Amino acid sequence: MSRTGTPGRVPGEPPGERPEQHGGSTGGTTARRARPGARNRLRRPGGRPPLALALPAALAVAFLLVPLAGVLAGTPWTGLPERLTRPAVLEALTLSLAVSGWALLLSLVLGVPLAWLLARVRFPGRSLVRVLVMLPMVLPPTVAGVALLQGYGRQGLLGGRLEAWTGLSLPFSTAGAVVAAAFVSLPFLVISLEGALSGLHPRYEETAASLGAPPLRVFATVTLPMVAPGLLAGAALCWARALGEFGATITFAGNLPGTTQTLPLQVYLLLQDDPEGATAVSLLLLAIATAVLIALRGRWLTGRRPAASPAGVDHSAPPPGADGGTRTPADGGTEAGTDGGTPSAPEPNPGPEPSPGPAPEPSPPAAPDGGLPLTAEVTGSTRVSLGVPAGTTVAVVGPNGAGKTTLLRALLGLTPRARAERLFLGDRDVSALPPHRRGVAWVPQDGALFPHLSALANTAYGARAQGVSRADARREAQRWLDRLGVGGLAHRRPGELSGGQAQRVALARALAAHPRLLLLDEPLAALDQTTRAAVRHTLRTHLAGFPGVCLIVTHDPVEAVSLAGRVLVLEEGRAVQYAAPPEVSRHPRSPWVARMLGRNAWPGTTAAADGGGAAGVLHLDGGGRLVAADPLPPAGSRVLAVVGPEAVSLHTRRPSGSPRNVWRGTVREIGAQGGRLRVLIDAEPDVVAEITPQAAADLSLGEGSPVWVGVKATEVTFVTL
Ligand SMILES: Nc1ncnc2c1ncn2[C@@H]1O[C@H](COP(=O)(O)OP(=O)(O)OP(=O)(O)O)[C@@H](O)[C@H]1O
Repeated sequence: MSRTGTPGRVPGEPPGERPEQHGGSTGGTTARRARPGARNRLRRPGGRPPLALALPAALAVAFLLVPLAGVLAGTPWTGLPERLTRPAVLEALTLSLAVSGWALLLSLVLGVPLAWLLARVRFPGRSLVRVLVMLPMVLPPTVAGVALLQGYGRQGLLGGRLEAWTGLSLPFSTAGAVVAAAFVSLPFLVISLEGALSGLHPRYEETAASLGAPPLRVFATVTLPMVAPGLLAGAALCWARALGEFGATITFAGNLPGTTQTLPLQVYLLLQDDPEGATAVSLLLLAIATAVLIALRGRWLTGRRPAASPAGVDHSAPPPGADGGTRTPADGGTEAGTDGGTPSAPEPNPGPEPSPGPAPEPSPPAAPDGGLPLTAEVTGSTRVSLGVPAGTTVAVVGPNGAGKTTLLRALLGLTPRARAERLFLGDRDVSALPPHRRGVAWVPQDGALFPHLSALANTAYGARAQGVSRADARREAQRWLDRLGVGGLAHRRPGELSGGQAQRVALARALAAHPRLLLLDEPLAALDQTTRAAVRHTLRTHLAGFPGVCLIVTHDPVEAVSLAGRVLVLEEGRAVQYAAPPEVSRHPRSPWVARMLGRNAWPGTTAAADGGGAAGVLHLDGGGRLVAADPLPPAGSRVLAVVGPEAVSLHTRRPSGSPRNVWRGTVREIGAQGGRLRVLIDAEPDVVAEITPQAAADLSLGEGSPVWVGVKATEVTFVTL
């Protein structure tokens, strides 16, 4: 994940919105000089819009306003309270509220699952179902009434049977009025909620499942709360539409006082004998509808604004060395049969590893053998066989699209594109289990903390989902938050946490769920350099006590080397290397991983040794040749030549000394790397050199400078491809 910005732009300022600044302009340039903020003002809603748009817009407002103003003007204000409290009006109002309330309830019971289905499940005929849902919105209400009669009337498709089974006759009954109101108002709820659900990224629900929550619990505790604004808006619109329903009701349920005569129907009746009374009741309906819309606009439609995050720096990071012992990369590399570069076949359980640090408190439950090794056979678009000893952290690296996330999702059981045919966590085969029963916890890239829950409730989520009492779950969650240095933030919502703090809470939440396998997808990607170092330290410390296997997807070589005991390199959905970090660093098996680690890597084909005493010559794919001191495979073999950037020497003139490999190039770019400079050189082959700033100054190097490149034959190492 990369974050880019436009140089020189004010944070938060949209591109192109910056006022022009002409330094030192005189005379004729003055007229063109933009006043600061002038363009912003022009674009503000208060700016003067073109007349051709403003005029029809104003007419539209007037068009809508005149009838409403007419109601206000025609209302008999003096006798209004008396008119609105007449028994017939009160009866109709009570009936309207009851009918619209029941219609809302019916719409919620039927509409919420339907909206979820439309938003989350791809099934044949989904578009047709969507059309069906919307149809009552565009159907003339009397036609809707006729359709209801044909469906649920006494002579209708279902009505007769319904009456025979339940004794309930819908036409000309209050229940019929409810059905008519629900028929026309249901679409408002479904459409609004489906929109909200579609906007909710599934990773929240997937994360909840990975913490052990079954689907219904995920729906109730994550999905519904997170779409609450959309649900409330849809419910309010649905209710308001049901309250104002007229045509379908009168056609299907008739106009029976006290039974089906709701307020809109009474307005219709009053209009014939008492127009002023009709206007007064209309005003009542108008006031109710307006109140609903104002409530929608003010509270529900705008949603709650998340609290501003403090600066991205995590001030709660403990100083390095503040916690107990850490697991060094080498600690994880004790499994048998996995050295040598290629991904291993699944290994038998090699047994527990010695714990390098103090035992964590609280500690996840250990398997009977004390550890939880991983054995996995993943097939599909990503194909990997893994045998990883308990307590090992594996860095999963590879170029974009290599299949890293797909591998994680396959282990979670969340993607149809790849699946874990065999997945043993400890001695337990979980490959046939649904995601919430696998014991595989997942921390997605952004942590996916549930925004409606505090840090404490987030952390307690897994234990609650697994049946632990609220008090116990919260107590343990607080301990985990304390351990990760964010205990003081337990009451805060995710929107009130910095990136680093949120990452720690996400990690605490995953660990508190007592997973048997932990999957971290680029856990540090969103953090700045300072926070990243602190969180990396915390992560290493707490992974040290984890008895299971942890897979960390990363694009950062420092992360891979410092956090992991093993590195799994994926390319095009296949594992190309699985080894300890020093081995991957010394003998990278692909140009990509070599370059990720900052080394020069050139694929090529071996040729017969030249006559100069060197052991081998390599013709490089991109042009050029390389001489190596070490013996090479037979001529015609495919190999990858690897040279560290520190082993490349740069010269202004052709070197006459020892290097056997010398070629010319041009400096493309010079960048700082710690206290040294990395120089990228366009040549055949392209090369990266690492030199001191003093050497660069001595050579007068700058971008575009011609240089000679030298590499000693003894510095060239080979990996057979
Ligand atoms: N939902 C999907 N449907 C079809 N193809 C997909 C889907 N998701 C990912 N892919 C494809 O699967 C391949 C692997 O994707 P994946 O997300 O696992 O890569 P990755 O290694 O995690 O990449 P990155 O480093 O960019 O996150 C890519 O070619 C991608 O285009």
